[in-house]
Amino acid sequence: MAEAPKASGSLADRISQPPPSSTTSTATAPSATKGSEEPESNLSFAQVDGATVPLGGSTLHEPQYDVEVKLSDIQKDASSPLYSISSFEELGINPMILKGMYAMNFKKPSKIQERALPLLLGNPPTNMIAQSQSGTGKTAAFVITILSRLDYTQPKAPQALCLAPSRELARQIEGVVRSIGQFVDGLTIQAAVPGAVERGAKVESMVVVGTPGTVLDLMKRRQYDTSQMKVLCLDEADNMLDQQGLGEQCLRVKQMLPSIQQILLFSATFPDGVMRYAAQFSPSANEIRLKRDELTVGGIKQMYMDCPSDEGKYETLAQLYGLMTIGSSIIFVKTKESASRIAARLSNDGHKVVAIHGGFEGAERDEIIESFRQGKAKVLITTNVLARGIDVQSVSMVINYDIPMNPQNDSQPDAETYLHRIGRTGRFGRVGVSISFVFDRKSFQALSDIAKHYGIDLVRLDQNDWDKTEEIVKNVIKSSRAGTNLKA
Ligand SMILES: Nc1ncnc2c1ncn2[C@@H]1O[C@H](COP(=O)(O)OP(=O)(O)OP(=O)(O)O)[C@@H](O)[C@H]1O
Repeated sequence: MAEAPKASGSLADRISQPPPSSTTSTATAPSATKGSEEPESNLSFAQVDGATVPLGGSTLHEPQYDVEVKLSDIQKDASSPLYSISSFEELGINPMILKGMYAMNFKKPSKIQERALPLLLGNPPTNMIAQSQSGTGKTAAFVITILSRLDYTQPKAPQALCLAPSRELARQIEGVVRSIGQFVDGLTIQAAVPGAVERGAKVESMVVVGTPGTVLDLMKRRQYDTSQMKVLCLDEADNMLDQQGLGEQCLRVKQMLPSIQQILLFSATFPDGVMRYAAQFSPSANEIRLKRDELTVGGIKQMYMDCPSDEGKYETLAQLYGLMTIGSSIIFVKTKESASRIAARLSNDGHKVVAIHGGFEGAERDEIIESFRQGKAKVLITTNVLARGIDVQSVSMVINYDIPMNPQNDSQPDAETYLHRIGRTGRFGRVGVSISFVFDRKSFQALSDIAKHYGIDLVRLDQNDWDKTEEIVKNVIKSSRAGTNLKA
């Protein structure tokens, strides 16, 4: 076992303790890992207010084994970010947009939707900076706003632009606009991601969803008429405004929108440093913020494994493969090279995995993410490129093979990225597991700092007792499918 860091009372200290023999296996672990019966079918369930409810959500791009929902039950818990007292009708949403939402099986608004929509839909339009936990329905909040602001007598005038940090997320948001807007007559939508718009072709759709670099290029080449643009939305706004390249591009896009009426910034995280810039980017905005201790999602059971060495992480990962394929899983690594290398090695060892990272061509990336969404590929290895926003409801496990570190300073943990990565599971009331690998002083300390930052206790899984480890993880994953209440 690697040497543990010395910080007292930290996760790092606990790592050096022998594993407790109880099922939850941590000094201060949440009582999250009760056993349960093997599920009879492959449906997902959760226990809410004493009732077993099947999980699922929109039918958008989802694999067939993640099905039907009774979301009204999931949304009855007043302490949950999914809870609301109002209905979509009360929020004054256009009936054709409502019809699209009902077709997606959205029965009641989540808390962020309930709080943000009256502010977002009010007149005159007001800017918004909105924060809500991962998987709580921020996308629908800004998509409903965009669809409500369009002048449908101008089908060839771009009027709303939504920017996202990755092509996969931009395409996903485009899909949500199409789904929610499916009954709205005359709506035109297109994506502006690398390769989607031919050179010289005009961008004429009312709603454009894209990545900042591509959108800026289209504007500079005068392929994109921005004269009637009313709404600009930045999803994952803290990331978009913080990263030097993206932030610069977003600013230049904004400067090319002369008639903009409403600027919307959405994310699960808004660190204070970025918040100041966000407030300049979206002036006089209404703000919905979360406190730091509200940021984590209760349905995600956060665990860690103490691996014997860097190389030992691979062996641990290979051991976990069987558990990864109970639902779908995403493995996050630091670099493109290690994503490809680990994927190749797992494949050679007889496991079925796919990888996505920035080194792949756009069309190839589209194909891979689609096969993952459909459940054809169940284990995806990727970098931070997919850490944010990606919504695949069948993801029951996230593995931090490498602890996320600040790209500007590799000795500092990246707490925001940690939160976004683990937020790829536990979507809209579902239950999921995250397992972070640590192996040396630096990785121990980084994870310990992240845990401290959010005030969370991580469940330790014992490397030397695979039977126990498997039992713990299986119980969490399977109980989410069989109906055990996993609320901490
Ligand atoms: N009111 C609702 N009722 C039922 N399902 C909903 C509702 N709103 C959103 N959803 C579903 O919840 C899931 C998560 O929503 P979404 O992707 O918008 O989360 P998010 O808050 O943007 O998360 P992230 O911070 O990870 O980007 C999606 O599958 C979406 O279809």
